[in-house]
Amino acid sequence: MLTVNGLNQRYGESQTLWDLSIEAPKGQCTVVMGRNGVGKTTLLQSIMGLLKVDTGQILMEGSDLAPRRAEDRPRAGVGYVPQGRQVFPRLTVEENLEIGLPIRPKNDRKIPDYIYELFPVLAEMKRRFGGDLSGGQQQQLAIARALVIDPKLLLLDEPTEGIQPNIVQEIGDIICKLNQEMGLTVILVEQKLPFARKVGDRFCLLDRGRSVASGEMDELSDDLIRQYLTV
Ligand SMILES: Nc1ncnc2c1ncn2[C@@H]1O[C@H](COP(=O)(O)OP(=O)(O)OP(=O)(O)O)[C@@H](O)[C@H]1O
Repeated sequence: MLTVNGLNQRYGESQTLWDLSIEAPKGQCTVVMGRNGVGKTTLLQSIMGLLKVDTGQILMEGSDLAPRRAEDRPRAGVGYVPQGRQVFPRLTVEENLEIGLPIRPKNDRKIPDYIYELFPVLAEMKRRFGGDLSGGQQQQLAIARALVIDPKLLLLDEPTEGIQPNIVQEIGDIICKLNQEMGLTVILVEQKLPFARKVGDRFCLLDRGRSVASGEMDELSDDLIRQYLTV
């Protein structure tokens, strides 16, 4: 579904991604892992066109997104749940969800029913301001908002960060459902190993802006964990 080839990115003089390649096979959940500051968020923002890349390809079903504008990503079927959620605090839950409607076909510009079925709490809180929701509810809203465009590929940046354990479990179940039952391809940035193991089919480990190991989740060995994840 998505193949990133030889990506190089820098902030001014400081190079962050080095010849980085990753593969997200269709219908699978690929978990991007690595210690703080290795470039996970930079990678997702580069895929989304929010950061300029120097060289490299971002192939979505064979078509290169790298030279295209950020606005083209949703139309290409890429949904994004940014780190820190970025819910609009002074818009209601419903208004937050409506932001994606212009991407939907002209004759179907409504929030799909299944979204409120997946997140019943958002149906209950439709008219509340985004800023009044708890962290876990805001995270659910951020995921729901990304789903409004009917993405083929969903990128999630640390959706469990700062969220209480029962909601973490709920979010894990929803990601599994979207991926395994509904066939959505997922790229998940995640630091929590048990969560990564629960939802992921594959892993990709980053270290100082480079991809250092990847494979099936059950190939993520204790050695790799010690070398690239344990702090
Ligand atoms: N806007 C920026 N300007 C300059 N350097 C930046 C900027 N954003 C990130 N960096 C640097 O780029 C490197 C990668 O950061 P990035 O946020 O992508 O890492 P990360 O793996 O997502 O970390 P974390 O797990 O803490 O979110 C870090 O050294 C960081 O300091």
